[in-house]
Amino acid sequence: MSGEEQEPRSYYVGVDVGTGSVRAALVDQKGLLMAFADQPIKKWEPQFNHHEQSSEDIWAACCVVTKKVVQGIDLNQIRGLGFDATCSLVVLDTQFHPLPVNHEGDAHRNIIMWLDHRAVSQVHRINETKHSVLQYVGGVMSVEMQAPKLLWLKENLKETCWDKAGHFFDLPDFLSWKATGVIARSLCSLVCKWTYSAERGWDDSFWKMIGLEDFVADNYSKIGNQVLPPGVSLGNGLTPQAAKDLGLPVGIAVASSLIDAHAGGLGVIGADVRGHGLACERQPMTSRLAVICGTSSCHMGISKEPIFVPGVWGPYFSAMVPGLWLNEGGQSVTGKLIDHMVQGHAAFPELQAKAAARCQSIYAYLNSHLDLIKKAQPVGFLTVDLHVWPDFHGNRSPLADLTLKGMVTGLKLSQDLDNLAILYLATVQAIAFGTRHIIEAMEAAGHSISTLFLCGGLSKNSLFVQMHADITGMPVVLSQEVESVLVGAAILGACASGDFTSVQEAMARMSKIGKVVFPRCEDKRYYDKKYQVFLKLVEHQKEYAAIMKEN
Ligand SMILES: Nc1ncnc2c1ncn2[C@@H]1O[C@H](COP(=O)(O)OP(=O)(O)O)[C@@H](O)[C@H]1O
Ligand SMILES: O=C(CO)[C@H](O)[C@H](O)COP(=O)(O)O
Repeated sequence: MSGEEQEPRSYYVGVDVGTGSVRAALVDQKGLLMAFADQPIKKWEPQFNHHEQSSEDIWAACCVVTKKVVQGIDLNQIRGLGFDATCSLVVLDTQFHPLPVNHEGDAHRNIIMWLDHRAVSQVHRINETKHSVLQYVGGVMSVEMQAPKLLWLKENLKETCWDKAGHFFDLPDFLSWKATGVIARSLCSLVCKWTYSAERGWDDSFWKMIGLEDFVADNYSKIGNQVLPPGVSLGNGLTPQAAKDLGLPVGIAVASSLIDAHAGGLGVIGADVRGHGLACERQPMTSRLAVICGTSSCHMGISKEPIFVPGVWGPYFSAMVPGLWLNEGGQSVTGKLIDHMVQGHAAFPELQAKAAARCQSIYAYLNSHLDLIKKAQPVGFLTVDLHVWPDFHGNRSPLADLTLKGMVTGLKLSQDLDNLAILYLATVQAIAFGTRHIIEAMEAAGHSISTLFLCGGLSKNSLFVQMHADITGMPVVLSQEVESVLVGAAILGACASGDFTSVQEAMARMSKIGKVVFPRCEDKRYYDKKYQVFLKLVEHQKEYAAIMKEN
């Protein structure tokens, strides 16, 4: 053993709350995952487009996974804790007890999830104001942001929720409060989802104009009037109660948190890429696009100066990498769409049975099935006459149009496994075309992107990764650690512990690249043609809507 390996190691715990599950990892100073645990969390859909969760259920899951990853470790070696989570809205009363966000009055369900689209009328009215804060969310506010959801609560649940509410938290901030008792909000959450400006703070005129003047009157105490950059150590660290819940030592450093996509960005974007023949080796970090692909996909591009990209969220200052601007493109459902297409197909039970017989995931099975049926041609060519438009839950970027729907053209009278596999392929390709569409919008506005850095659950899917390379024409870098969102959360804990002097230093030391997947340039002409069809699909959808509106 070398002398270096004998030194006592420092560890950080990262906790990542995704849409479907909570994950924790014990991570060392080099960014290696020493232990990993996950736990599913509950979701409710009481009516179409209403999606709810429970902050108590989520905290309980955080405790289970954290206890698991520190089992058998000398707790004195754990130096810091960082949380990331989806940007869902948590509602608590003045005594920090959950309040119902539903007509049933079920206080257990006190979270309006990020993908909830109940506040359509509210966001429409907010966008009609044309207020200047909208310039910083790509020109159009998304129904998935917090202002429309808050307005919905005021207009629909005044007595049972709004009048009793003491605290509205973004989920990442709820978790750091729960761990430390500190109600300060992360700059990341407030800038990206609540219209806060890193330079100018809250804009009173916006809240007054949209009918939420209540927040101005009480100096924003319910939505946050202390704001800290991500990675800053909070209060006196972990409280005795939270330490008991999580199985960690009292007082260890807890970081101001990040939204999950942003933690994924930190986990991948700063890695040393030397020796892989990548163009971005000689280019600034701003040439890299981090794509965090889970239930949704988020496309995180950074720049030195603010870049205004129509239909792409931001520019947000210091919301991910300190000192840099962030633009965040996105697709509201990607993993969820693939699951939806596959699980809804008549051949799904057959797929499940065959994958189980081979002890494979359904996606690994589908990928090898496609390899069997492609014969001599490249696998992507199986969809020459099958095309999908992927906005089954509206378009987040670059069209920023929540009314758009999914489309499939080229259906046949077949319900067999081949048919399922090819439909799955066309869906994966459609998501990759969506990424290309977003990149083109970002480049037209001034970004210069040469390399994609993929992470999240979908980056485990080799077909998804290859299609992103082929369809964008860019190399795709995967991380050494598949769970790089958790590395991002651990980077926060490492910064809070004081072991690194800056987020940038922690990123450079803890994010490591793994495999690089290059595009198959010989297939470019085929994908360029399919992209033309992709763009026609949305044009036609708009034409159909216009025809149906005619008198
Ligand atoms: N082993 C796998 N192979 C292929 N796809 C996977 C695999 N594991 C997860 N996925 C895909 O990733 C998605 C979930 O990603 P994840 O990052 O766990 O989501 P979230 O953070 O939103 O909870 C699923 O919808 C599924 O489509
Ligand atoms: O809006 C987002 C980030 O700004 C994400 O889409 C949202 O947080 C959900 O993430 P995930 O797909 O990883 O569950």
